[in-house]
Amino acid sequence: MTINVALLGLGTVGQGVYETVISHQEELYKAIGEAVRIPVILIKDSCKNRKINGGVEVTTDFNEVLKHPVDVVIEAIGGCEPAYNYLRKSLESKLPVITANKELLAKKGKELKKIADDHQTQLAFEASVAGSIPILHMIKDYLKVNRIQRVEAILNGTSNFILTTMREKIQSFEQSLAEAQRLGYAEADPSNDVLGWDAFYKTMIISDLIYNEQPDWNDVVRKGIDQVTQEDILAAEESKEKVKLIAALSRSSNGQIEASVEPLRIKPDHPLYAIEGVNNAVRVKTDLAEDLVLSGPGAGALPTASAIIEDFVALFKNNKSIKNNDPVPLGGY
Ligand SMILES: NC(=O)C1=CN([C@@H]2O[C@H](COP(=O)(O)OP(=O)(O)OC[C@H]3O[C@@H](n4cnc5c(N)ncnc54)[C@H](OP(=O)(O)O)[C@@H]3O)[C@@H](O)[C@H]2O)C=CC1
Ligand SMILES: N[C@@H](CC=O)C(=O)O
Repeated sequence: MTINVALLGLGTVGQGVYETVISHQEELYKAIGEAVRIPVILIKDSCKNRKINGGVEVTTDFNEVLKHPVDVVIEAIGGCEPAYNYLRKSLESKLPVITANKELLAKKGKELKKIADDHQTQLAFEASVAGSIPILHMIKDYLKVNRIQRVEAILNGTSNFILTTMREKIQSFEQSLAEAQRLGYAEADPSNDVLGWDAFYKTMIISDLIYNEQPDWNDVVRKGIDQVTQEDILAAEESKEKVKLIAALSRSSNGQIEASVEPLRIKPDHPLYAIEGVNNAVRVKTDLAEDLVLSGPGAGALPTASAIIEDFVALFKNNKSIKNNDPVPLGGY
């Protein structure tokens, strides 16, 4: 048997997913007992050269996508529209959806989840927060009894990369941003990264997961790294501190959810001090486990594909009907 995937978007993340599905056929087969194929890919610009094999329909028309007998939709387009419309139609067709789209989830996550529930299908979105780090699974599937008291995190790989290279290479903000864009870390509109919106959206997704609601967006401090100067970074370094874009989330004693995203100076004994480059880290303080810290690459093609493909396996692993040492059938690709 084969599971057919419709892939929406073939940019940094989409290409990472496409390549992972080819390079990890054996692991996928062992995990879910099926071969995995991508018969159709949605893109925007039909003139671009694509690094894909034959036998895949590449289309600019979403209606063509759903004409294929697909089993799951993976979305890596970004932004609210047309992504929302495509995901709504997919879920209404009872297709499970896996997405990396934090802006859409922060703005319309509850609505999409309800559509998924109403149509007895699933919406998976581990890749939308902190790239490769399985933080949403840890909160949702593991910390069921612990009371989460506070989350503190570095959630934007581009900003952390820029702050690190400005400090280590004494490189300008503009040069560092250009490098982050070249490496595929930055959003299509990088102002989302440097103005703090990307970390803000991720914080709202975590809030939905922990508290089942978000704070009033007008009450959230949101500052990016655009105003951080080389002088600020060097002054912090002279005091053995580092400037980091820190997202924080907690509930106050009066029940209000409090959230912020802002550049802060942190000391060497802070668990996020050592997090450099494109890496993200999430510190979760709970009443029982106390202080948990997860870290790893927060952006980039393969780290993001990792989160998407693990979501994929979580969706389909119950289909598994073979033994682990069965050979992978030829012809999946
Ligand atoms: N880059 C990263 O490290 C990470 C990104 N994400 C999220 O993943 C998503 C994709 O990001 P990324 O891969 O970097 O983005 P890119 O800009 O690299 O790729 C976007 C892809 O979507 C396609 N696309 C854009 N608009 C449309 C449209 N209207 N119709 C059809 N296709 C469209 C583009 O087509 P074409 O190729 O024709 O231009 C392109 O293939 C975003 O939600 C982003 O926030 C999440 C985690 C990490
Ligand atoms: N632009 C984002 C990509 C991953 O979410 C980032 O830099 O963190």
